[in-house]
Amino acid sequence: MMRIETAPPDFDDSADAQIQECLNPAAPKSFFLYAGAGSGKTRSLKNALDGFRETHGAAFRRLGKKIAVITYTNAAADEIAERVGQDSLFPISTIHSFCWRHIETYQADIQAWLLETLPADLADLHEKQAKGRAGTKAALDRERAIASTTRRIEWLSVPRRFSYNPNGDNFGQDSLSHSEVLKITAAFIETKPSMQAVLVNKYPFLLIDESQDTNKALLEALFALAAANEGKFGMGLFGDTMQRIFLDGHPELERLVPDGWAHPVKRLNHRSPQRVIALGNVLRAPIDRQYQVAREDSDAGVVRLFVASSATPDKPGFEQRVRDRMAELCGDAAWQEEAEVKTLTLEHHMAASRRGFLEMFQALDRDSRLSTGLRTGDIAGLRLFTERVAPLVAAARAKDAFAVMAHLRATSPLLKRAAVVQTTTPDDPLRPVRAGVEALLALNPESPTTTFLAVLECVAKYQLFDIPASLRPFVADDHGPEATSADAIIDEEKLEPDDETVEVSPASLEAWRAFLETPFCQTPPFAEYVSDRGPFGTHQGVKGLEFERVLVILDDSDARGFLFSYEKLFEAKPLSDTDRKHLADATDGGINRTRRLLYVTCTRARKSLALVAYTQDPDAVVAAALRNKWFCSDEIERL
Ligand SMILES: Nc1ncnc2c1ncn2[C@@H]1O[C@H](COP(=O)(O)OP(=O)(O)OP(=O)(O)O)[C@@H](O)[C@H]1O
Repeated sequence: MMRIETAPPDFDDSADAQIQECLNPAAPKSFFLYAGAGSGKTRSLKNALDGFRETHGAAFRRLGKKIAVITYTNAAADEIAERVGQDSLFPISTIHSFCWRHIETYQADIQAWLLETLPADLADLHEKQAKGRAGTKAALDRERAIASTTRRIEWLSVPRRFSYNPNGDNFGQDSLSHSEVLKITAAFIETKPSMQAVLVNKYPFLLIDESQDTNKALLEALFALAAANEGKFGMGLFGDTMQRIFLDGHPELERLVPDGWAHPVKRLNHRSPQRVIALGNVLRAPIDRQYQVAREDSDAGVVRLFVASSATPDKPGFEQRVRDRMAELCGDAAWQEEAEVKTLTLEHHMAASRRGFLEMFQALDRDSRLSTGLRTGDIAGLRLFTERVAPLVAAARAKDAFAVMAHLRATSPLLKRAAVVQTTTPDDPLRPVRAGVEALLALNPESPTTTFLAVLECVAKYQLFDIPASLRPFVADDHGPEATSADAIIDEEKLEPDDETVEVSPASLEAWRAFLETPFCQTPPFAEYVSDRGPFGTHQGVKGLEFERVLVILDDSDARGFLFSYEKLFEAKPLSDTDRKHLADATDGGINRTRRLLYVTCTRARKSLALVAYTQDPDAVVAAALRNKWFCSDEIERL
């Protein structure tokens, strides 16, 4: 068993004291708390706010000043609010809603920004169109994107007002996309003294949780703001670059943090038993050599690696045997209960393959810019099917007329336009609705031969739902007023990483085109997966969480993704030249991404941890696990 240092529970208490010193209104100082899994970063954030309220709260309230607390997801914001308690002194928001709140009053400047940016996007599309082969589907898609962007620029020729919903779909020509809101905010923070003054005066402190996933352009703008306002404004970053999951985050966050910032250190892991902490340490060693220590009152813990052939015929059966074996090894009968064990599939393709939505998933996963939205289900183009069409089909199939109408009333422009419809069909105002629903059912949406495209065309033809911008290039212009109006292309999926991306990228058009040719019947299992209602967890879903027993499944044969590869991490498959280059340059490649995912999932375990590696070369996996000192020989089993 690998040895690990232990320390008393108060080992890191000085970090909280250091943060408290930084949060001094008389001399604000920026800090970066960069610490590993389970070290109590969220707890330190709570302690910092509690301590501040006690010492400076009353004075701050009198002056109308606040500490802004920003995080990545609504779930994380809710989690912090629950831990800290609601307090107007500490407004807690997601990064997107924070940004929108601060730019929404700059309507004319937003328009000017778009008018500067869109022509460059358009030029990029034209260039790609000129280089690409004529007559292909991609060329057709680009042509439509060019038309939409041109229309959007024309639409901007008179003063306009813009809207944005941080939590939902941003349909319509006046709405901004998620990525636009972040980019505009970064640009305004950099260039607008009024925006800088508002931020600094209102929030002398800005705390960012999960800062490893914060959009890099925005972080850079905030770093510049902090540098220009030293002594008046302090930023506090909480995070762990080893747990960076969204490709939007800054890959070199630590290097970017200015030297003058405080660097409180937390090395004690309060969550996991010693063996799990030791595994986390060896996994992250090649990245940053941060070694955690265990609490002196912690358990030794149990970790096992089960190695099996990727050709294993009954994988669920194999995993049940693994759980039974873990129950025996840990003396913990709860391992035998599926519900008592958190199974983390890590790689979504694996879940996709097991749950029956692989084709649609793989199609969209071609474009890395869609990957985050795809994994959270948070792309307007997908939500059209998961949240609008699929529930309608389910209610109509169940002959639940009430549910059909309630759903359409809440979501369909057909019913919003009921008054108009009434004048054209006074005898039966609901006739168009019925016709649309009947047409949808007539497509036989449960059949594996019914494509998303067929469903989309039906939705557009009967105007059942608004068509999101990303899908508009695929429906003919005569499909209803939404499509014929001078709508802007505003892609939701540009929540995704690449800042240089034009709003309508050819790659995303190709991905959507491929997606539309896959079966619509894959929607329900996909929707269940992304909503985390299924038995499998996703790595994004579990970040920040902890579970007693964790079962991590590594399986590239199901995964088939190019973003991650366990076979390569476990040296069962040779590295490509690109992999080698990334490793040599210490840049972000598939191997390190895989390593980070493995780190995030393994470090969720509070008691015991099992990994199941399905591989083409079991001997190589075992040899690599031993050589890298991830496991010792009595921790590896081949059932
Ligand atoms: N000082 C402490 N004393 C006792 N328990 C603690 C302490 N700090 C943290 N914990 C516990 O350790 C666990 C991990 O804490 P927390 O979630 O704050 O860590 P984190 O650094 O945000 O984790 P991660 O980065 O892995 O999401 C929680 O169960 C928390 O209650």
